[in-house]
Parts: sequence; C-alpha cells; structure tokens
Amino acid sequence: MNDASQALLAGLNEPQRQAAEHAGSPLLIVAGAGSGKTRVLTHRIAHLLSARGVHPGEILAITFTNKAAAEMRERVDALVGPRSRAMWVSTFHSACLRILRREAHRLGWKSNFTIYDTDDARRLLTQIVKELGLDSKKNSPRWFAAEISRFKNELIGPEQAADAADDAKSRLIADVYSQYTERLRLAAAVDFDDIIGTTGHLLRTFPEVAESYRLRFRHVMVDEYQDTNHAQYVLIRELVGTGDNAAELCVVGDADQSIYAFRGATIRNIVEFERDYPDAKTILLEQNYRSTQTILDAANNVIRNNSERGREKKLWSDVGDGPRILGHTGDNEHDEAAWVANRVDALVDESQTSFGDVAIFYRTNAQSRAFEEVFVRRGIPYKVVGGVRFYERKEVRDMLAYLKLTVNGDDTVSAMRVVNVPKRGVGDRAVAEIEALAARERISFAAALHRADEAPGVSSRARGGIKQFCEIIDAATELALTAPPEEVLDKLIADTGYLEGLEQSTDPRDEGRVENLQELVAVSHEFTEQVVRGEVDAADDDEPDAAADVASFLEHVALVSDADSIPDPESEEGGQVTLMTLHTAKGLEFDTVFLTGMDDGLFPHERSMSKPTELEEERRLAYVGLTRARKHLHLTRAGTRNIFGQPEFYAASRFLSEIPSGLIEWSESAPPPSRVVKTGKTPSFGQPITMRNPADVPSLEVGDRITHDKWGLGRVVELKGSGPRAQARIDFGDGEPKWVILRLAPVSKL
Ligand SMILES: Nc1ncnc2c1ncn2[C@@H]1O[C@H](COP(=O)(O)OP(=O)(O)OP(=O)(O)O)[C@@H](O)[C@H]1O
Ligand SMILES: [Mg+2]
Repeated sequence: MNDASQALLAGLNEPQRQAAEHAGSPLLIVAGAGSGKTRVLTHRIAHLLSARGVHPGEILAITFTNKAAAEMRERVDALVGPRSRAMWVSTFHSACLRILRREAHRLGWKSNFTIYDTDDARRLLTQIVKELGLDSKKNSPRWFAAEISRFKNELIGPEQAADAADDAKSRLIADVYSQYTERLRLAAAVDFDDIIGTTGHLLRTFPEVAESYRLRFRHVMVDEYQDTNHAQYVLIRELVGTGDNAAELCVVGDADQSIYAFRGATIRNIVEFERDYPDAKTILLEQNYRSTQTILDAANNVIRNNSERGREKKLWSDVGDGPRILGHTGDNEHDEAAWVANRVDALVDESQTSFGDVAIFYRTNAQSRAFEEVFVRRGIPYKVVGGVRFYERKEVRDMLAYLKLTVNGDDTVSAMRVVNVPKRGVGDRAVAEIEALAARERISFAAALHRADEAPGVSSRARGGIKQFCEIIDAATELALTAPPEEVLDKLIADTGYLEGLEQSTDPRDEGRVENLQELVAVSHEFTEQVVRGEVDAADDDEPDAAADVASFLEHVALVSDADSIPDPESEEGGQVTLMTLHTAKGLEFDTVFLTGMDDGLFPHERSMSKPTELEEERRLAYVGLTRARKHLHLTRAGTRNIFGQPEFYAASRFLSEIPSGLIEWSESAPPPSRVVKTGKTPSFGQPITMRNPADVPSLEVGDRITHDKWGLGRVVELKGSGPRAQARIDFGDGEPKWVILRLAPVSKL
C-alpha cells in the first residue's frame, strides 16, 4: 500500500477501515446515524483508486445528498484529476436516465422522450378521470397517482394489476393505470417511477445490455440503502449481476432511518441483505462522531419504542455529554418562532454557532411561514429549502412546456397546458374537438393540433390560434436543432407574446413573474456555460459530452431536487439559517438544530396516529431529526396554533415523553408531560386534563344533547375537524355557544 492510501485510511476507525478495504464479496454496512457510513463510502472509493488500481469509470455511486456527491468527487479529483469525471456519482434517477437515454431505442422509444414530473402526471390523470366521467372528489387524481406509483414501485404492470383486481375499486385503479400508461406512451413521456422501473426492465430484457453495464461498473455503491424500494432493489441486482462476473456491491444504511415508505421504500432490503446476497459480509459501526452523548441518548430512547427495527445497535460518542437539550413551549406558533429567533441570535452573539450552522426542521412545509416572518423582522438571514420552488411557478412551467414541445412534439400534457397560453382563442370546445380527433386517429393531442383542419367543429378563430401556436413551436423546434437552450427560450418568450403580456399587465405580481422568466433564461445560460466548462454529467472517454441543447437542459431541470438548494456552509449562501422539512434533512448535519412543532397531531402527523406502522415511520423521522445535531439541540412546540383562523389546541408530541426528562431543560417551570396539556386557554379553567384515546372521543352530531363536567347540559350546534382535531360548538344556554376540543373536553353524550 502506498503512502497516499495509508494516509487515507488513517482517518478511519478499525471497522470503518475494514469496510473501506473489503474486497471480493458484497458488503453491507449497517450503523446508526452519524457513525461515518457516508464517510466510509467516500474513503472506499478513494481506496479503490489508489490501492486497487480501479479506474474512476468503473465506479457507480448512488447518493442522496449533493454534499456527499461533492465530497466524493472532490476526493477522487484530488487523486486522479480530470479522470474523476468518468465516475458516476448520482441519484438513482439521474443514473437511470443516463442509461435510458442511451438504450431507449431498444424499447422502440425515441431518445428524446419527455419526463413528466408529479404535476404533469397529475394533469394527465385529471384528464383521464374527467374522460371516464368519474367524480374527481371521490376519485381524486392524487389518489390514483399514489396507487399507480405503488404498483410501479412494486414493478406491477397494468395487465398484472388488472389480473389481480378482484373488486370494483381495484378494477377501476387498474383501468386508470392502463389508460395512463397508454397516454404516456402516446406522448412519448415517462414519469419518475418509470425512470427506475423501465431501466430495470431494460436490463432484464436485454441481457447483453446488462452485461455491458456490468463490465463497465465493477463497483456499485449505494448510500441510504434503507430507503430503496423494490424497483430500486431489482435495478441494483441487475446492475451487479451474480456469479463470477458480478460487480462488487457495497451498500450502507440504517433501518432506523427509513422514512420513505410512502414511496415504497422498505427496510426489508437492508434487513434481508444477507439473504439476498448469501456470501455478503456485514460490518457494524458503533462509534458516533457527530453528536454529543446527550443528543444520542435522546435519539436512542426515542427509537427504542419502535418494534420494527433492524439489527440492534449501540451507538456511543466520545465527544462528551455537551449541553442539555433546550425545550420550549410557546403560547402559539408565533411565540414558538420568536423563541427560536432569540435563541439563534443569542448563540450567534456568543459565537457558539454561525447562521450557516443552524437548521430549523419541521414536519410539513407550511410550518415555515411563522419562522420566515420573524426572521425577516429580526434580520436573520435564512433560506427555505423546498416549498413552492422556482420550477413550480406557473410562468416557469409554461415556458418549460413550450421548450419541451420543441424536443418532443408529441408531449400531450405540455401542449394542452400552453395551447391557449397566452390566450389565442383556443377555448375548451376547440380543445375537445382536437382531443376527439386525436382519439379517432390514435395520435397524440399535439400531433392532432397540426391537423386541426380535419376537426370540423373547430371555429375559424380557434383554428387561427392553433395555426399560430403550431408555427411558434415549429420555428422554435427548428432553432433548437442548432441553438443553445437560452436562445430557444428567448425566441419562445418573444414569439408567444408571453413577456409582453406580463409587462403590460397591471397585476403587481406580474412583475415578479417577469423576473422569474429572466431568471429562467439566466439558468439556461448558466447551464450552457457549465456544459462548455465540462461540469455537467461525468463524461467518459467513450461518451460524448453532455450537449448544450434543450433536451439536456430539460433533463437537468427535471432532476433538480430540494436537496440541490441546500446551501453549503462554506459558500456565500452559507451564512444563512436553513429551514427544511425533516425528510429533506436526511444525511445532513448541523451544529445547532431546532426540531419545531413537537405537537401531537403535527408530529407525529395526525394521519399516522391510529396506524402503528405509520407511527413507527414518524418515530424514525424523529430519530433522523434528532441525530442531525452536533452540539445544540432544541425541541419546541406551540400548545395552540391558528388553523384556518381558529385556535387549535395541541398536546405535547408523544416523542417528547420518550426522551428522559433529565436530558431536557425546559425554558418553562415544568416540562409538558405527554398527553396532558396545560390548558390555560381551554375551557377547563387551567386544570391539567388528560387527553382521551381517539377511540374514547364521543362521536357527536349536530343536535345531540351532551353534558360537560363543568358547564352542565348543552346541545351541539356545529361540528368541525375530525379525528384528534374534532371540535364541537356547544350551546350551554348561557350566551355564545362555546367551541370545545372533543379529545380534551370532559363531554359525554346523553
Ligand atoms: N473515523 C472518524 N474520525 C473523525 N470523524 C469521523 C469519523 N467517522 C465519521 N466522522 C465524522 O462524523 C460525521 C458523521 O459521519 P457520516 O455523515 O459519514 O455518518 P453517517 O453514518 O453517514 O450518518 P447518517 O446516518 O446521518 O447518514 C461526519 O462529520 C464525519 O466526517
Ligand atoms: Mg450518511
């Protein structure tokens, strides 16, 4: 072993070093949070290059955070220079897309297929639901989307779904699934789930293709393996192969951090790794290098309450106990946010932390608002990760739809989206006529637009609008053959009159929209520059560089994820507090962490409370959140929150009561014990009262007579909310009827 690889391994403890050096058989590294799993992967790659003579092009590493990907690249770059570009470090989706683009012709596809994101897919389903004459309230496109996604993650095709359907509901789903698949095919589009599933299918159907990738990628590594679903599992199996020719597989993960069950992730993959790969070696890591012992104790005590867990792990840290966790219960969400802001300011003033080292986590995106308001007022620099993102804004999506049409003229969802945007006289009636023509001729909607003359019911005004639309697309398509994306965008923005419309508008919001379009042009220009500098997509000796064309730009945009906007603490943007959901926090670490909204119903999420498996998933999410902190951990809640303008009362999150009380210092006199709320504002005169079990909450109807322990007899006049948030307005005959929370109020039905 040379000096460089010696030095490399010096930063690892014994089991970590073993993992980095292990050769020959599949390797599983299971370990709790912060034990250096991701670090081992990085070192392992470096070791492969420096000590085992592996070429970067033989490595495929699947990661989830940009930070990890950047670290891997940096290390490899330092070792081998520009040759590092031949290594694939990417998410599942981008790796699969690269494979699909090259091999799609084998499936009879055009290589310029379009990617439908969640919103596009939902639009397509909305159309199908409408055409089937279904009531979209009872059969929401969102629901179909989730069901179809579940099938795809399990690699169940529409025919199989139809065969297995044994009741009206599953037959309906199978039917919609089949229509959806057909529409995607007509539009030459794939959705996110298809990207993975189809790649696996391709490798299985064409063994010679699978073989060529196995020859190429001799080393496959997967971070966060606990969050893989069945389709991803199959994909990895295909890529790695079996027998003497199999590639070396190394996966790392932690069953306690599996938080994507709603996307079909299953801890089965990690728990049964040794069964899937019988000669596998397993290495456990037990030392945590990230957090203080106090933080680890809190996390370990929470996760202990789950029954479904992987291998038993004992995490320890020699960082020392560190400060106690601080807890705070606000009077409401604004008070909670103000306390957080005070605390951030204080820590920064005392130089205990910098803004860039602080993260605020919450369960759902909507919770960011209260924090943003107070941060703006206080001048605390911050960045929200996720939420309504740039690429989800209407004007941006409209222009992207135009761009997509220049690459794939059959893209139905895009054509329907913008055929009359800006308005050019193509109303619903004309659209319906064109749809009918498309169905008759078995062509895509977009293709039918070019044959509008054959649709007799289209008015001459609409015909004019359609002609204009087709001319715009045709001209831009022609330009796109040779010009970079920003030029095509510029032309589209001008030709469609989109910008002009916004500039002439009196709606103040349209100014921001103009800026967004300018930003989009800037982003595409930046993309072109990156391609020219060779920074986009690792290019191999045998692969052409990514092109500075519209198709590559669209692909780049489609794969931008929330994680891409997490500021790097060392960058210019790094001087900002980061606000994000717990799901986005996976794999990251911060000196100072605030877990906010620790209220039962918010976190754990209301939806999960009656289902044990879902509650366990929420608990894993809590474990992920707690273990992101290096030094200063804070747990905050607001006993009362404004929901749709009404105060709602919440009990403390049950996860708080799972943390030994000695570890937390509450900034109030007493810690809020779980399931018991102090009810300064509830109608029980400040007496602590016990929360009822959901099963014991009386089920009431308007008009029911009740008795209340304090206020006596009354009659229900109004109801709202459901489950743990159910409330009733009760007339006690003494003035204004009062709202009570059924879970809390001592009310019984007569
Ligand atoms: N042997 C070591 N010596 C010093 N620092 C280490 C060592 N191993 C890991 N670390 C540091 O500990 C922190 C956590 O490591 P890493 O992020 O790799 O853990 P992880 O197991 O991937 O965590 P998670 O489960 O949250 O993804 C990082 O800052 C890393 O640099
Ligand atoms: Mg990690």
